[in-house]
Amino acid sequence: MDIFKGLKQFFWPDKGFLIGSVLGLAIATAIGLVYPLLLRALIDDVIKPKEFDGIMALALLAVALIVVKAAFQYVHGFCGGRLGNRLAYRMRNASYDKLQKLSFSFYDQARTGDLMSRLTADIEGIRNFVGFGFAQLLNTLFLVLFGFGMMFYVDWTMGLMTLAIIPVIGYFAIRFELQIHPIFRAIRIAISKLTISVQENIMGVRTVKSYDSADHEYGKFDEGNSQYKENNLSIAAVWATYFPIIEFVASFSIALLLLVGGWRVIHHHMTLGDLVSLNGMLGMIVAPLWTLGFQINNYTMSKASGERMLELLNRHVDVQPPAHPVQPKPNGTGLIRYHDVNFRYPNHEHQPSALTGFDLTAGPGSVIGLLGGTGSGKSTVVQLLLRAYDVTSGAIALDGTDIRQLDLNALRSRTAIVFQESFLFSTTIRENISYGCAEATQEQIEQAAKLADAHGFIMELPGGYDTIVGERGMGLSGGQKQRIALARAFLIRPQVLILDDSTSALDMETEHRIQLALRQVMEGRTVFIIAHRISSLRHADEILVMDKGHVVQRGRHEELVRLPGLYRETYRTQYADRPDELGEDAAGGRRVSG
Ligand SMILES: Nc1ncnc2c1ncn2[C@@H]1O[C@H](COP(=O)(O)OP(=O)(O)OP(=O)(O)O)[C@@H](O)[C@H]1O
Repeated sequence: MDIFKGLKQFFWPDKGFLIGSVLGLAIATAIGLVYPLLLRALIDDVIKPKEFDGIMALALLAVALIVVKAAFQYVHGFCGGRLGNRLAYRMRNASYDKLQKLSFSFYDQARTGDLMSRLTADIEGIRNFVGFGFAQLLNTLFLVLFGFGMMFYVDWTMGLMTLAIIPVIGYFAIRFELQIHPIFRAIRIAISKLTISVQENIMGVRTVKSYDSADHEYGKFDEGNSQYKENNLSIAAVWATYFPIIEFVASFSIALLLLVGGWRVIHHHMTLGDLVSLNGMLGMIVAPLWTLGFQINNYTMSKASGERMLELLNRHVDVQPPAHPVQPKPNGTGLIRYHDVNFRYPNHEHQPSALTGFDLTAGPGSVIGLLGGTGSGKSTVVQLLLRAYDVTSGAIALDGTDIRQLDLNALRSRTAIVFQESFLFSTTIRENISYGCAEATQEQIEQAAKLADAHGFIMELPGGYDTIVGERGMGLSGGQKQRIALARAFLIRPQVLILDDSTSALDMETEHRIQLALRQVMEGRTVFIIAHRISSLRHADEILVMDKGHVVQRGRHEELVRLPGLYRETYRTQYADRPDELGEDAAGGRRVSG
């Protein structure tokens, strides 16, 4: 029940529909139970005394009851439908909202397929139960309560006798629920595994095919599929055991009723009408008891789904927005200061620090270059600036205010980041460029594309700016995708632009043209360039050379290239086939232009 308490916020705002649905069904059920009484009246008061005038009145009463019952059934259906759908709508929105708020550390571990199955299959399970399953379970309860009430009213001895079946059926129903719940949970997990496997196979189809790993992938899928099948077989086995037991108990009670009831009619302890009506009532009670197993299934399934949804919805958000957010200073210059920043990734405490004692002051208009081997901590520096993660110790300040105190959206809206692996949405190139700036005009979009050296190739595409690019920009080269992502960032003209290895797929000439444009777009603003190639950041105002989370060298290209150290080694490696600008430079060697 705790699970449904946790989900209350999603269905309680529609408590009117909940009450309507439950009441509608309860009244319709109660009316249904009046039919056997009509039958009793027909036999005992009309047929036996041969007073046939009463037939018409009884028939009219039956019609009236049918109409009223149908009206209440409509109320139940209408309210239940509204309730379930509105609940599902709220839950989808809340989960999606949560997904936006969850920090990067969640996504470091999350699996797309699993999240997809929570947002679809699990919500659907809850919708079905809260909308209809719950009312039907209550309906069974009402039928048992009202039904036995009426049976006692007709003949209490018979009522008492048939009541004995309830604990027996209840016992088996509870045992059934205990056995089936863990299997349903396992089924949900198996579905999620299957979805993950399909999704990863589709996303990574190129890798799968190029490594000829189709058989391996098939094996993985088959494993999940077998698990799913086994779980379903277990469910079938549990059903197969309990269904006949419940049916036997229910049928046995009818046989008992006929035996004892028949004897009582013969000995004039009750009328024939009583027996017929009792038989009708028992049939009405037993029918839903037969489906009790199915209803309990429904309940346990939605409970398992609710558990998984609450797990997502209650997930702790590592990076919390400040309780009293401060807006960035409107007259701030955009000065960024890292002060003795240390950082270790959450849930990776066993790993060495990703960043140690990092200091940096980046004034507006400056271009900061971050160079270093893979895993040296370059991306971590900029991720911390966006508050993708919070620093472990030390502080980062924007215009003198600690970024942990700043309004998170305002902080992030001042920043744009372009990654090496550019993500393009499955829509037109125009919408991809104007993502984050929906009100941009065609002229502005084209201007941004020109600055990113993308306009030329876009115009050569059959649909121009209206060309739809696939989910991951299929059909475009890596360099073309990077240029669209750059145009997207240029269009926003952020206060801080971060290029995280985002020109790696471009040839040096194109990269140089974009760098010139960058100076123009980002005049008076701050740019971080993360790169492995010296050509990408040789013009930076300050270059930080990183190694294992430490800054091992810093300065301008001209200074660093003359000092012994990692920068010079990298330079030598990258420009091995060309005369360099090291010591030989002064001795008349040629300068290398980037
Ligand atoms: N999400 C993460 N969770 C745990 N550890 C991480 C995560 N991202 C990076 N790391 C670790 O932190 C260290 C620094 O990584 P970072 O991505 O900052 O390096 P980088 O210099 O940008 O590397 P590259 O040039 O390969 O992109 C590495 O040891 C890396 O394994």
